[in-house]
This record gives sequence, C-alpha cells and structure tokens, in this order.
Amino acid sequence: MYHIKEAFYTLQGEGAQAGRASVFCRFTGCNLWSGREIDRANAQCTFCDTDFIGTDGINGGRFTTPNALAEHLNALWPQHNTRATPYVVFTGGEPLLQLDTPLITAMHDYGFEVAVETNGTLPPPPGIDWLCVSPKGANTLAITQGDELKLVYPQSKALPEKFAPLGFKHFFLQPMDRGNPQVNAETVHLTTAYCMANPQWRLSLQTHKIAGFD
Ligand SMILES: C[S@@+](CC[C@H](N)C(=O)[O-])C[C@H]1O[C@@H](n2cnc3c(N)ncnc32)[C@H](O)[C@@H]1O
Ligand SMILES: Nc1nc2[nH]cc(C(=O)O)c2c(=O)[nH]1
Ligand code: SF4
Ligand SMILES: [Mg+2]
Repeated sequence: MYHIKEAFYTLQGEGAQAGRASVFCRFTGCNLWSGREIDRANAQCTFCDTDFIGTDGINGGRFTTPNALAEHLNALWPQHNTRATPYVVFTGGEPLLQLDTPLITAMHDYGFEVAVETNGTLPPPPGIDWLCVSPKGANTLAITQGDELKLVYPQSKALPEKFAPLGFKHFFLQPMDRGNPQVNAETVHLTTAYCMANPQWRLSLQTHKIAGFD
C-alpha cells in the first residue's frame, strides 16, 4: 500500500533538472520529523517547508498496487504527442520509506524516467534514474553517491566541506527558506558568497516559489 499526500504536474523547481516538466508524487510521512508543528523544534530536520501529513491533497490517496499508482501518475502527464521523456519525481515526506522496485518498474513500463528527492538516510531501491540527496543536520548518510547533492544552506551541523568529497555528479547549495523575505535575502547572499568562494558548488534557487507555479 502506498500513501500519497498529493500528486501534480509542474516543473521541477530545483537543482540540475530545474525547468523540466515533471509529475510530482509526494508520499506521506518522514523519518526525520512527524510533520506536526509542535514537534518541529526537537525534530532531526527542523526547517521543512512541506505538509506531508495525510492523503488529503490534490490527487492524493491510498494505492494498493504499483500499477494503480503508476496509472494514476501517468494520467497527469500530457498524453498528446511530445518528444519529451515523461518524468516523475518521487518526494515527500521521505520517499524512500515507501518507494520500491515494483513501483519504479511500473513507471518505467509507462515510459517514465524516475527521479527521487531524499534526505539520504535510507538505502534506495535499484532502478532510480535521477537521485537527489539533501542531507539534514548531523544525520548519517546511507547514500554517498548519486546524481546531485543538494544541501540546504546554512546548517550548522551539515557543512558543505563534509559533503564535497562524496561521489555525486552535481553539488548544489539551496538557500534555506525561513518564510521571511528579509531573512531569506540575507540567506541568498550568504549562499551566493559560498558558491563564489567554492566553485565546486552551484546555487539552486527554488524557482517554483519565485515564479509561483506551485
Ligand atoms: C520537502 S523535501 C522532501 C524530500 C526529502 N525528505 C528531503 O528532505 O530531501 C524536498 C526538498 O526540499 C528541500 N527543503 C525543505 N525545506 C526547505 C527549506 N525550508 N528551504 C529550502 N529547501 C528546503 C529539501 O532539502 C529537499 O531537497
Ligand atoms: N516545483 C517544485 N519543484 C520541487 N523540487 C523539489 C520539490 C520537493 O518538494 O521535493 C519541489 C516542489 O515542491 N515543487
Ligand atoms: S527530511 Fe525532507 S520531508 Fe523530512 S522534514 Fe526534512 S525536508 Fe521535510
Ligand atoms: Mg517542495
């Protein structure tokens, strides 16, 4: 059984695939925060910008089989002629609590490339086409290689220097959104300065928030 908070068609807003048309599938639940505001301060991840509790979002629900969920997600991709490869991004919450090889295979059978946004604390099933790891605080990584490492910046217990030697193809710093425009402007400035001083790292802005497309 898969528990889905919401699913929607949009553009990937972040990282190396920013701007790419994508079906987003957001799983419920996370291993680093309950999702309740009362627990936020004491959670292992304290800055989450996402509601991942329950199955009540747009196109959310409970799906008993991989094929039922894959069919549901495929229906969100524009079906008319296109030269683009269909792309699904599994996120959450923490997708690696629920994503398994049968679901990846079912998406491949519909012609999709499969991307994952994960906090990196759980081992991934085989078959993922684009793996994005976003470390959180002092939590140990179970994944030390992949397509992109996208570190929310700054985090006092997750310094970029710690991740720079790992086996990823792309390294991004993404300014932490604290919900306050003035604070956010300072954070973007700080992040920009780090990338300029350390050119291994590129800036990832959350373009969906800037452009307002979801
Ligand atoms: C909501 S998380 C879900 C996937 C997974 N649990 C993870 O943390 O990577 C999706 C992406 O949003 C990023 N993110 C979450 N809260 C953020 C914030 N306040 N500012 C910037 N990025 C944030 C995460 O680091 C991750 O890259
Ligand atoms: N447009 C858009 N791009 C995203 N990239 C990662 C997201 C996420 O919440 O995992 C996200 C999201 O929520 N919306
Ligand atoms: S690990 Fe991801 S989903 Fe979980 S609380 Fe942190 S940002 Fe949110
Ligand atoms: Mg998001």
